[in-house]
Amino acid sequence: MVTVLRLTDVSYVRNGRPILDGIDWSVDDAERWVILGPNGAGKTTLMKLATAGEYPTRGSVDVLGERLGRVDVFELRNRIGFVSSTAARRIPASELVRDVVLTAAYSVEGRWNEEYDSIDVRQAERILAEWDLGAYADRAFGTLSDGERKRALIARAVMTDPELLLLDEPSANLDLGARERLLQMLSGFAASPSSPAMVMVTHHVEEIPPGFTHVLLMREGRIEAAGPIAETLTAAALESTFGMPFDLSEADGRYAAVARPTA
Ligand SMILES: Nc1ncnc2c1ncn2[C@@H]1O[C@H](COP(=O)(O)OP(=O)(O)OP(=O)(O)O)[C@@H](O)[C@H]1O
Repeated sequence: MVTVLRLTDVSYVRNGRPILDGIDWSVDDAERWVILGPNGAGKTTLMKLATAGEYPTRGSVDVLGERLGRVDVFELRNRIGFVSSTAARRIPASELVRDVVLTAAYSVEGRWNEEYDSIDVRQAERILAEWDLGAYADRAFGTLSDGERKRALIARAVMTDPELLLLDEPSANLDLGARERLLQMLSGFAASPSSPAMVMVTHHVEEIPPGFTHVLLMREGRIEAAGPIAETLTAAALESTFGMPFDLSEADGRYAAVARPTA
């Protein structure tokens, strides 16, 4: 096992306010993590540190064996796949879906007049098929539905064979069918031993793809619980994280939580 991400006593302070506080967390290459927590808990901020997009105020962050603050983050970021709504906004609406994926190999958004290697073109075709986007390859990115767009962004993120794949709320705003389809694909991807370590932020236990192995529960910038999902994701842990009692159920690796009725 190789540790791909390690945060040691990390705090992140803005305007005198600790947004992350005393975070100790590590991710190994075979692990697939889900991060859950209420709005404002610090999930996205944690992702920004993991993508080498921000530096901690205190403590240390090691990403893919490199300590933030001592490494060229531009090179490091090329080894990380990141999918977020901000990443989606950087893609030109007129960009063809095949180019959304292909241009990742050259770390650019928007195709110009570059010549691409045939090996990259073949890799893009393979990934488009893998994420069920073959039929959309010649469509403009801006014409895709939210679900198709999410798949295109994930396809772009995996184009460079990242060693760490971070997904910030990939199933937000998707209809039931699109969400389920995406979860099936993420689940299949997570199951492959050749896939990178994965970390996915979500707001709902229903959106945990089967096969994800670990969960990090956050509240007010701190870790409430972290560990293997089967042991860590309990009704009691959800109650302490979200501040209300839940009934939690699990069937075939899918979780569901509803507020426990008050007497
Ligand atoms: N640069 C900043 N300056 C001041 N406050 C910030 C900054 N960045 C984040 N925050 C605050 O830190 C808190 C955590 O933000 P963050 O986006 O990480 O939470 P989150 O768990 O991802 O929330 P959500 O689930 O709503 O997306 C929020 O209260 C936010 O307003």
